[in-house]
Amino acid sequence: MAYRPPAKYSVSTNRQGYKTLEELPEGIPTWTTNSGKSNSNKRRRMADEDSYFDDDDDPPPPSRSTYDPFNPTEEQNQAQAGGDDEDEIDPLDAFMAVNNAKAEIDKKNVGKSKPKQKALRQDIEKKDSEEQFYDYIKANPNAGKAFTHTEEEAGEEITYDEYGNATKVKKEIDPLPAICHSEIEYPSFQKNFYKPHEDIRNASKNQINKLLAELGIRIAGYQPEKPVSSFGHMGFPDRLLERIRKVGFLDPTPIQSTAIPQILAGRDVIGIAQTGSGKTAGFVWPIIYHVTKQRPLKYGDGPMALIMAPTRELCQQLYAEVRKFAKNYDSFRVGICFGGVNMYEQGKELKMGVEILVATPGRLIDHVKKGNTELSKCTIICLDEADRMLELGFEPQVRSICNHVRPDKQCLFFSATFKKVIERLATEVLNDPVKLTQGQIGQVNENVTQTFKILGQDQKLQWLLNNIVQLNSVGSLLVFVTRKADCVTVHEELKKSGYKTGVIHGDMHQAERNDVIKAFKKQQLATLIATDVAARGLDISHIKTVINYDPARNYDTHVHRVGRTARAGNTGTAISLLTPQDSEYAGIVLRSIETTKQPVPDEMLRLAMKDSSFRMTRGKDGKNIGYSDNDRGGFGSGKANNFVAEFVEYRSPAGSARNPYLNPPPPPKDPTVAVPLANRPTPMAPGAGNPVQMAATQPAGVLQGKGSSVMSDRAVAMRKAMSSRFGRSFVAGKADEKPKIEYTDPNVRPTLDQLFQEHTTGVPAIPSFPNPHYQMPTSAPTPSAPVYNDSAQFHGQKGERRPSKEEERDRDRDRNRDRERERKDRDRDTDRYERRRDDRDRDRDRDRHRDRDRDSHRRSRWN
Ligand SMILES: Nc1ncnc2c1ncn2[C@@H]1O[C@H](COP(=O)(O)OP(=O)(O)OP(=O)(O)O)[C@@H](O)[C@H]1O
Repeated sequence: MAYRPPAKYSVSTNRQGYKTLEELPEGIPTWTTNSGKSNSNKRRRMADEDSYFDDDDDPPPPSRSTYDPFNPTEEQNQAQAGGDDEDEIDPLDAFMAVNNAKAEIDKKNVGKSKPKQKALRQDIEKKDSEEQFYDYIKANPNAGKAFTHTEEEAGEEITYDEYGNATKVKKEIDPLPAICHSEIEYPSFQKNFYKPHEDIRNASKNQINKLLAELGIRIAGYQPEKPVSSFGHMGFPDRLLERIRKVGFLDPTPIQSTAIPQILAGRDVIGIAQTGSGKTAGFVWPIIYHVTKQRPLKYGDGPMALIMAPTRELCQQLYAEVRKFAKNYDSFRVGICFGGVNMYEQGKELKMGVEILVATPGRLIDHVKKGNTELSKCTIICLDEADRMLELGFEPQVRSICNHVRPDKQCLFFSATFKKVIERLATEVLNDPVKLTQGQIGQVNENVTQTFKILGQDQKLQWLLNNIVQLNSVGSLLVFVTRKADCVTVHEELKKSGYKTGVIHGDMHQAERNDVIKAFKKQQLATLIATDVAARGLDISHIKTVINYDPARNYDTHVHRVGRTARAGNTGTAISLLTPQDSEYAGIVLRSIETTKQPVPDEMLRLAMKDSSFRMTRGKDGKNIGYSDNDRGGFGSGKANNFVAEFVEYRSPAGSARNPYLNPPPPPKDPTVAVPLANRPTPMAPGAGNPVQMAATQPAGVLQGKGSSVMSDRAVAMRKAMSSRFGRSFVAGKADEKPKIEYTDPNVRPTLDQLFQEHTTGVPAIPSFPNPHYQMPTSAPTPSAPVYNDSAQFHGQKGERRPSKEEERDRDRDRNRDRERERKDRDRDTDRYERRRDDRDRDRDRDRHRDRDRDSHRRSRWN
């Protein structure tokens, strides 16, 4: 008997508007199905992953008039309600059809010689970007390494614990030094390009709330933009729309409908939506648009847009995604940098200048420090899977990168889960963010049907062997195993039994990891055994089943793991194999099931109730749904069942949440020249644009700290000033106590009065703060007035010619030769040095022995 969660959870329609799996194939252990019917975001079927990137041969999808959300046509209504199912293909039929087709091709090719492999990088246009990148890395695993970097520099940035999970930064990467932005004159840039479509502008609040309810999204923030319901409302340029159409997307997904207007309007955004809901495109498209609207880069400039991701695989996927959609912009260069591969090639690309850079934080910092790139031109930053970056211990690095970029940049945070840890970073980095939440925070994708099986640890392998054929017949299978060693064992056992499996874990070389993912994407491997390195971001549409061979160790990892299936409106199944001892993990699985409104089997509840911490959060029978605040949430998520799709417009107190940099008081030209008293804004006097003054005008108590007694106006103003200046908490003590202040830089401790003065006058209190020793990388041009170039292709100095490919090659060859010579000299020096050191050590040992012998000889004589 299965119980159903309370009525507020039992909504049958799928809020995402995607189709869901009607029935699981027979034989797969299951206790429930989830069958949402609508299908507004149906994606055109692709023959395989390659056709996804293959643009020019694709026939354009049927043209479609702009969708008016409030007056839909009959046809659009039908499409919204699910459309016809004629083109639905049974997964097994599809699988068999592909196999038959492959067999036919193989038959025809018997006896024919294989086509010759083309030289790498000559067929750049013929391959999809990701494939080409993998090939390149594979063919050049050591390219440039001998010339520039030691093993250590090219090494891992993330370590993996005994279970094979990435845990923390191994190589200590010092964050970037702070920059004193007030000393830099940044050219202005445009970040608001949004002109709401007439339909949307004229929509009433009720209509908007209705649309939001359909989308299942909550928008909260200060004067947020209204959601839209079609690509036509977004005002994208034709080139971008054409790409979107070619890729086969017909309608925006809910997170895209809500996030894109905010981003185009220049707002900072926190976007939290389920796995596979199209978050990536939701920020990639506006970033591309943003970049097209900026001044062209000059030779040697750093990127205009920066996308950061926690793992290398995700980084590569994002890179492929950006390239896919930027294809119509010939002058665009997209760069990528992540650890585990040599820096030289990456540095070379960066020096050539890239408009959009996709990077992991550690490697980016290395490149900035080495002067391969700089961030003064960056005007938009996006953190994908931001919470994971912090979990991996990248917080200081991420913060330093964000602080390194001009203060009025646009900042975007996206993830499917949003832990409280990210809250602090978000308050420091984001200006007046608009927060978009699809469903509950940390909600599992509704199109995933979750099942479970209780087995002994030693029975799991046999279970997998018994079921693998059936699971493979539905589609690709991804098996998560926690320990690296077990991962390899399971892989070998399956291979021994004749199954085509691949394995991926943190100990593998990056090129091997890429090969495996590539083969799995191409369906050359039907099963992939992985540790949690593959838990996030991996977007492979044909994964039909995810097996938690070992349960995930925390809620978020479970959500991301099961989110590898049911991508973009497809359906999928997740099976968790639990042992009778896994009561703690049963609680995690159970809670994730409850977020999707699927009924929970009693057997699972009984197992979860064996865990005392789970029992404490539930009623006597365990059916009282509630979440402890430690579990999830953050950023006012509140209890999980409080979710309401609505448009919440904050009327923030006179913009006090705004970043002072956005509207700073004009600093005097020369800080040594005193500002005439008359021109100085009177401290504590009401005034516009100054956060200290605005905060000071608030009635006492409005900004009171938690549990504090009534704070004086001055204390309130100071607290506000401190938090906006340092992004740290400022806790006012009792009247006779000194206020407790936390500083970002432990070496600099300005007095309170200095700080207050700084915020009222705009003159830095301590001119030497931040770090006076920091200088922009030498290769970076100092920010100056922009120089426009007539050529759309080349963003160089006016009159300067971009070197031709041959010239670049020659230059590289010369440079490499020089480096090689330098390296040899260095090696020779090192050898000489080491020989000398060995000689010295030998002499020292000899002397020591001689002394010891002499001593013992003397002693023996005495005795
Ligand atoms: N408007 C759309 N219509 C149809 N498919 C879409 C649309 N937007 C994105 N997709 C597809 O949906 C799939 C999942 O998208 P994406 O990888 O961006 O998900 P995500 O929300 O970032 O997931 P995760 O949190 O797991 O990283 C991709 O294959 C993408 O091509």
